[in-house]
Amino acid sequence: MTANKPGDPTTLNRLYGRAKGKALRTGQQALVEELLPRIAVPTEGPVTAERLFGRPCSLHFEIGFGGGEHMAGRADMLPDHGFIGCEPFVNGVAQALVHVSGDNGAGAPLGNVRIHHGDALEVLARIPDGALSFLYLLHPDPWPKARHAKRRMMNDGPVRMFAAKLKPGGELRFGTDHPIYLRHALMVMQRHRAQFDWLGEKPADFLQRPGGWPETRYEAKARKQGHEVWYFRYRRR
Ligand SMILES: C[S@@+](CC[C@H](N)C(=O)[O-])C[C@H]1O[C@@H](n2cnc3c(N)ncnc32)[C@H](O)[C@@H]1O
Repeated sequence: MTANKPGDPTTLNRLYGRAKGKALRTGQQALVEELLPRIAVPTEGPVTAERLFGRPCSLHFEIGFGGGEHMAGRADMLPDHGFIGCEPFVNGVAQALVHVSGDNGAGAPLGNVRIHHGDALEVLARIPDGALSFLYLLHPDPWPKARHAKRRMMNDGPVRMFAAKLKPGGELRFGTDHPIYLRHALMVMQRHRAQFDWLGEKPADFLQRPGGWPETRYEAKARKQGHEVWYFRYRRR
């Protein structure tokens, strides 16, 4: 991996103000060295279910999985589906590998997860159009200052790519507890209403975590701090 290329984990971590993070524990270091190469998304070429899982299957894609709780929870719920998660922060990748390996004491290893240690948009660009069944953007970095708004993942460029990669009927799930991000995201999604329908049945549905949506670490942290958390499901038209 070449440092300082846009999109590589070193550059992303520096950009996001995360220096090196905490040193990895021995077990985590071993997982990064041994398990990650076996389940890493190929760094070049198309990213398809057949190439990653050896068979056609429903594909899920998670942007910035943090510690991987949601990704592992969903993969455990849907063992026949394939999960791709991307995260530039190595401590997060290491925590996710603990879940994937089954070393968290919760059960057997998950064979249906592939991980990219780096930029999600780089991998997303290599997924064929219309190939994704689900795309998750959960508690993205808020970039609350107006001058940093362009760095937010919820922006016209990425959302156009989300629309292209999701199949008709596929689902975009977005969660945040950040009021500035919420306002920004709703305005962006409003501009893309020709591609997405909000799946809320009642006006207040965005206040409750829908079923089949495991809690993420940031969500738990937000609730502990007394924040409201908002949940959105959008169906690709
Ligand atoms: C606020 S944390 C939320 C983590 C997790 N989704 C959760 O809810 O606990 C945002 C995460 O997005 C990751 N991230 C930021 N930019 C990214 C990118 N371009 N591709 C993939 N992940 C990214 C960060 O490293 C960070 O772990």
